[in-house]
Amino acid sequence: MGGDQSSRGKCRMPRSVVSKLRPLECGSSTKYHVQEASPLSGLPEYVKIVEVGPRDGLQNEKVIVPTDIKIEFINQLSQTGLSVIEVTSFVSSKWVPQMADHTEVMKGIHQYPGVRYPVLTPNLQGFHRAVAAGATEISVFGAASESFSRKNINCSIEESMEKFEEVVKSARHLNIPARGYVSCALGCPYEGSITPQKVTEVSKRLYGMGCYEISLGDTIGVGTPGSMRRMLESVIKEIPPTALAVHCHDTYGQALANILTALQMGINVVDSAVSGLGGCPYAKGASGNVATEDLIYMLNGLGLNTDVNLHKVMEAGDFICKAVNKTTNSKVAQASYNA
Ligand SMILES: CC(C)(COP(=O)([O-])OP(=O)([O-])OC[C@H]1O[C@@H](n2cnc3c(N)ncnc32)[C@H](O)[C@@H]1OP(=O)([O-])[O-])[C@@H](O)C(=O)NCCC(=O)NCCSC(=O)C[C@@](C)(O)CC(=O)[O-]
Repeated sequence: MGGDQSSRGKCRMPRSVVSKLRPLECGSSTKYHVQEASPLSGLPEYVKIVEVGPRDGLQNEKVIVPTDIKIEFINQLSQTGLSVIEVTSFVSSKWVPQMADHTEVMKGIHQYPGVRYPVLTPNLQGFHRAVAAGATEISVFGAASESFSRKNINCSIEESMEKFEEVVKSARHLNIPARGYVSCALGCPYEGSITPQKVTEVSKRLYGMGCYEISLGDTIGVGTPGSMRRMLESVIKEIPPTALAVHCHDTYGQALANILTALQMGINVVDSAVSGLGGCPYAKGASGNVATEDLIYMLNGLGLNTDVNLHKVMEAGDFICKAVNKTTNSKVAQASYNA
């Protein structure tokens, strides 16, 4: 694991905040909750959090965030105990201007031992640029919706799979692990409902071509525990839950409930973004990702291990919110700082 090992599990926030938060991170019994063996069945002991704040969180920001701020943000996140931080996208700067500094960000960050720094690569051009910049893990990103695929990456699902085959094959030659995203797993901004069968079909293609993990994205945050369960029941018939992740946006306030449903179904990898930043440029109206702080708070309350220090994540969230002049979307951060 990377980062400041010595500070794991210790509270390093300002005193006023620590005194209010200490029980959440360090204590056992509090007036808020008691950390004990979970009364819920089927939960994993450990949950891996994939922090997507620097990429998904920032990609939709209208004002270009200075590169040195992005680098400092990622370096702070690297010292929280997070083991995976998605740092940028090697996409067209005409399409997503905020990610135009991908090479500078990739080269500028301090890569802490034990922390992985995946980047998005939609095609071979992006892949080669990512490798040249020092990326050692990549993600391809497809969709279960034909319309979303065309809007997002300018090609059909079938065409995208052909491009991803090339990328994943090239990655394999270089021993670079590839992850696969499936957007619109619980609904599409253009087509509405998406069938679990379609999500399963696309996931199976990505898994079959060699993606080690498939992240199922509720891109516009319309899912509920019911639709999450139905979708996962279908996907799990083809892909083991240990190779799946969920990526929930919180537009309708269902993200944590959806994640809990996924955990109960054997999934133990969850994507989230500090401060609930985020949104997709091609999914108008979609709100940010589930906030990493809120996710950790829930997992801590369930007695599940993440190895991530909530206080340090909150510090990183505070840093980026101030830098982009935003109020945090994390309920935990709001409650803690306002208390
Ligand atoms: C995919 C492309 C590049 C296709 O873009 P295109 O225009 O179809 O590509 P093209 O092959 O026809 O090339 C056109 C121009 O793009 C350039 N180009 C071509 N490829 C690249 C590249 N990799 N990097 C930089 N430049 C590139 C290429 O060099 C050329 O430049 P020109 O000759 O006109 O100057 C474009 O559609 C694009 O960049 N889309 C952006 C997609 C994106 O980043 N979306 C947001 C991330 S997905 C997401 O947020 C969802 C997720 C993952 O979080 C999960 C969830 O929530 O569901």
